[in-house]
Amino acid sequence: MTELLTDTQVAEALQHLPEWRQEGRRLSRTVEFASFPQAIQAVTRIAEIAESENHHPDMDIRWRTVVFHCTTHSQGGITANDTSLAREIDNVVEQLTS
Ligand SMILES: C[C@H](O)[C@H](O)[C@H]1CNC2=NC(N)=NC(=O)C2=N1
Repeated sequence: MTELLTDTQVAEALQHLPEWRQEGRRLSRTVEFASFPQAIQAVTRIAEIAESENHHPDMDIRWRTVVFHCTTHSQGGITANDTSLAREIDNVVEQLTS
């Protein structure tokens, strides 16, 4: 089972994830997409990745703004699975918005 990261490890990971912030027991990123369909496309792509890895972000959709939260529910906090998922979310966002 993946272990919880220490606060120091989370801080170190965040140096390589500049769009992300720590919100208590989760990593969070807010993205404003160009349109509602683009936001849904991102969510769909991320859902496919999450399914294949069996690790799922919480995704809060408000029109074209999506807030992504990564936490490991079974551990009650942030693990390496969350920093890895955050990186993959960044890749999807980058592909769709650049
Ligand atoms: C049985 C299955 O492995 C678990 O329910 C998985 C599914 N996706 C998950 N996603 C996240 N973010 N945390 C979990 O603990 C988790 N557990």
